[in-house]
Formats: sequence, C-alpha cells, structure tokens
Amino acid sequence: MNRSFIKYHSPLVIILFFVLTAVISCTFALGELKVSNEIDYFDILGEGGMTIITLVWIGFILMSRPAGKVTNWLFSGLLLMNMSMLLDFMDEFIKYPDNNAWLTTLDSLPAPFGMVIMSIALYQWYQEQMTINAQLRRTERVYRDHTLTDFITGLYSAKYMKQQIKHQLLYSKSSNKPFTLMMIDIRQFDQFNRQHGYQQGDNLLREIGQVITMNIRDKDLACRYASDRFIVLLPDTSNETAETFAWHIENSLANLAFKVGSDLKANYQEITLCSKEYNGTESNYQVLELLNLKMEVTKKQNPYPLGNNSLGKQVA
Ligand SMILES: Nc1nc2c(ncn2[C@@H]2O[C@H](COP(=O)(O)OP(=O)(O)OP(=O)(O)O)[C@@H](O)[C@H]2O)c(=O)[nH]1
Repeated sequence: MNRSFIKYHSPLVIILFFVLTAVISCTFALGELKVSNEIDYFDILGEGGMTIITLVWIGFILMSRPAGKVTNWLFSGLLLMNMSMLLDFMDEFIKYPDNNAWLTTLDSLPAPFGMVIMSIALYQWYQEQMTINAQLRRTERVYRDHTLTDFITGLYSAKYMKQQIKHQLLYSKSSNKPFTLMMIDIRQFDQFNRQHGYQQGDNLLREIGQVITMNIRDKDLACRYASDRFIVLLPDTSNETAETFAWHIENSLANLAFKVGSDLKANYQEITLCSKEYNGTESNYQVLELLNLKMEVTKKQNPYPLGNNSLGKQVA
C-alpha cells in the first residue's frame, strides 16, 4: 500500500486522528463500562463494521485524491458520519450516567450533517470530473490532429493525404473535373544526411516543405508522403496546368541556398518531380501506385547527377 498519502494529506490525517481520539476519550471519561450481560454483540458487529467501513472510505478518498476543496468536503462529510457511527458503537460498551445521558442522543446528530456535506461534495466531484473529461477530450483531439500532420515539416501527413485523395476521387467522378497529384523527391538525400547529419536533414526537409507550400494555391494540399518525398494535391487541375506549378516549385528549390549551420557554403539540392492527372475513376490504391510508378520512370529517365530536369548545383 502506498503510504505517501499520509504525508500528502497530513493535516486531514491529524484531524482524523484527533477527532477519533477525542470521541473515544470523551466517551470513556463521561461514561462507565457496561458489564458483559449488558452488551449486545450483534449491535457491536453491525455498528463496529459500519464504523470501520466509513474509515476505509476515508482512507480510499485520501489515497486516491489530490489535496483540495473537493477532497476536504468529502473528508468532512465522511468524518461526521464516522463520528456518529463511532459514538453509536461506543454506546455498546459504555453507559452514561443520567447527567451525561445527552451523549446517547448526540450520536445521531453528526450523521445527517455528514450526509448533506457528502452530497455537496459528490456534486462538486461530479463537476470536477466533467472538467477533467473536457480537458481529456481536448488533449485527445490535439493528439488526433497531430497524427494528421508531419512532425518535422509541419505539412500534412500521408494519412491525411490519403483521406483527401479518397474525397477528391468521389468529387472528380461526380463533377467530371480532373485533379492532379504532384510528387517531389529529394535526390541523394541519404548522402546529404550522411554528410551533414540527420538534424540538418530535418532542417532541409522543413525548408523544402516551406518552399513547396509557398508555391501552391490555397485550395491545394501539400503533404510529406515518405522520408524525402512530398505530394501536392491540385484539385480541379489538369496535368497541363500543374506543369506551371511544377516549374515554379523546381525553380524555387533550385535557388534554395541551404546553409548547414553557420557554414557559408550554399547547398543546392536536386529534386525529381513528376505529376499525374486523374479523373476519379481510379481506386484509392491505384492513385498512389500510379504516381509512385511515374516517379520511378522519371528518375530512370533523369539519372543523377545530370538529368534533363537537373536543376541542382553546389557552389562554394
Ligand atoms: N533527416 C531525416 N532523414 C530521413 C527521415 N526519414 C528518412 N530519412 C532518410 O532519408 C534517406 C532516404 O534515402 P533514399 O530513399 O535512398 O533516398 P535518396 O538518397 O534521396 O535516393 P534517391 O532518391 O534515389 O536519390 C535515408 O537516409 C533515410 O534515413 C527524416 O525524417 N529525417
């Protein structure tokens, strides 16, 4: 059992100890022990059991809850109920002389107050739980949203892109408007990583992601598809129109003078870019399959380092 709650709730534990000791001492001081034939052992069992159970409830409350207003209310309510039960229990061993007979009626007093306080406390506990639930829901939503974005580039993730392609396919089919997907792959990214380190590789991914975003329209969607691969979804766009965007992106990236740390040397990263038009009759799976295929063909047609669309260069 974790006993750290005793330290954590020490003021309440002291109050509990003090109250129980005071009740037991008072009853002994003001009354006298009954003889054995005056004792009802069934009552002892019932009332003793209830006293112990309310003490256990107090223990659980202190073990499971942080210090604060709601805990104090719960504790106070249970303590008053426990006082009633303890007084009732003590009645079984002790009888009070006539001038202290008021003690026998006192045992029924704390319990109703305790129950009222407990009801208030339980309502506050309910409200507290509602607030916690609302916060959890918000956290969960943030977490879910995060799974739809790429941590490194801040672009949408492949998962989100796949969802959007699904919607786009349906829309294109019903509206008869084509859409185009563009794929951008960084060349020799593995070599870049090995030469400059993964941290710099991440920075390069981020900057390339920003350049891509700057060159697309509001209605377009860019995502980081895989390690060094990006996809742009261009709704209501033919491949011919997409070529203009492709040209803008290629030119911008060709002039992206990436600096590694405080090094003055500018690194110009070469990319492979391809695009493909769809009319909505393709399946979700086919769309990316066809695009990946086109990327492989484009790469083969433009072998590194000096292919037809090789825009990359490295200058000191
Ligand atoms: N910095 C960084 N590197 C990554 C990340 N994810 C994957 N990579 C690396 O990206 C590299 C991809 O290597 P390849 O698939 O061979 O790509 P490439 O070297 O560009 O090869 P080509 O495209 O054929 O020119 C590997 O070194 C991966 O470890 C990432 O999040 N950050």
